Amino acid sequence: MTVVVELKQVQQSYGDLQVLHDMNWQLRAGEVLGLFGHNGAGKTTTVRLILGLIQASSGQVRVLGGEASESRVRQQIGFLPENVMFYPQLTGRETLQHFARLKDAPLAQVDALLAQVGLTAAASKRVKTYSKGMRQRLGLAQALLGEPKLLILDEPTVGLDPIATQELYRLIGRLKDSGTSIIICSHVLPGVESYIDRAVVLARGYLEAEGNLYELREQAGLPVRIRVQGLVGEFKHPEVQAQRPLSQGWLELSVNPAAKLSVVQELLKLQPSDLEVRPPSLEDIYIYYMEKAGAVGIAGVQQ
Ligand SMILES: Nc1ncnc2c1ncn2[C@@H]1O[C@H](COP(=O)(O)OP(=O)(O)OP(=O)(O)O)[C@@H](O)[C@H]1O
Repeated sequence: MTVVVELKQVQQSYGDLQVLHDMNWQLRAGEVLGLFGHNGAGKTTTVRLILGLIQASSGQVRVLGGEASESRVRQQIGFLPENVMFYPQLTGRETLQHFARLKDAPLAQVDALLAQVGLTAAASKRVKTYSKGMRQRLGLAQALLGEPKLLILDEPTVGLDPIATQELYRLIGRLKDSGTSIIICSHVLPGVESYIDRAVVLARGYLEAEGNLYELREQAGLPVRIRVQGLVGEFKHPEVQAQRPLSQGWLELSVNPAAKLSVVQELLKLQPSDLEVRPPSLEDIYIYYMEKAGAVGIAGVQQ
């Protein structure tokens, strides 16, 4: 499988402060990778290295088969910054035409991109009249100018309502299907969970964990939560690590993942009126790794 981004033994310092240590990970072609970590973990620094805006203090950052700083490489990267800024007086179409000129991308792409992000009807309206969701979609269209092979999205859904968030992720899904490789930095973990193939978790400048959701769950060894309602009789099972009553007759059991099926089979014998199985979420996994790294309580990590 082709490697689109590769970090090899990357260290990064600002003056005396080392902010990235021994970074080794890859983004493969056609993948959507989530880059996660607490405030100050090193995500923006990593993105700046991949964009070729800064040079690694040591180690190698390879992007699309070249050095991140090569202009040939930079032309193939689309970037949506967290706070994308536009001229409020320009229309959506004029905005994209402006960025197309800056990027040396064909002006002919502008209307197709506006259609792709669902802004055709608003193309002639001034950006100052756009909602947050429309601005974000315009930002994505800007990032897609020049048909980039690699797309980097920094907090693409901040401030978006749940439907706008879903629309944005569906669009990202379509880009992935068309072969674009994507890195998403986000603190909004429940939203991004179903749209990423793999995650890279940073804490205090170190790579704390890397893998798909199944691998991360397995490595973390977190319990599965089984919720049952209306059990007839008391339930006991050696693989239940903890249990707590919830409202309306529900009971929540924390269970060793390997014993999940056997616990469910035993529960069914007590004729529950309802049952839910909840594997550890990306947020559970994230918190586990932050705790493991001793990063809980430092900026941005909730206790
Ligand atoms: N230009 C700079 N000069 C000095 N220190 C910097 C500079 N940029 C970032 N840092 C420091 O590097 C560390 C990593 O910062 P970075 O912005 O990469 O984190 P982040 O994970 O993107 O955080 P956030 O989620 O808050 O955006 C922090 O300690 C930060 O203070």
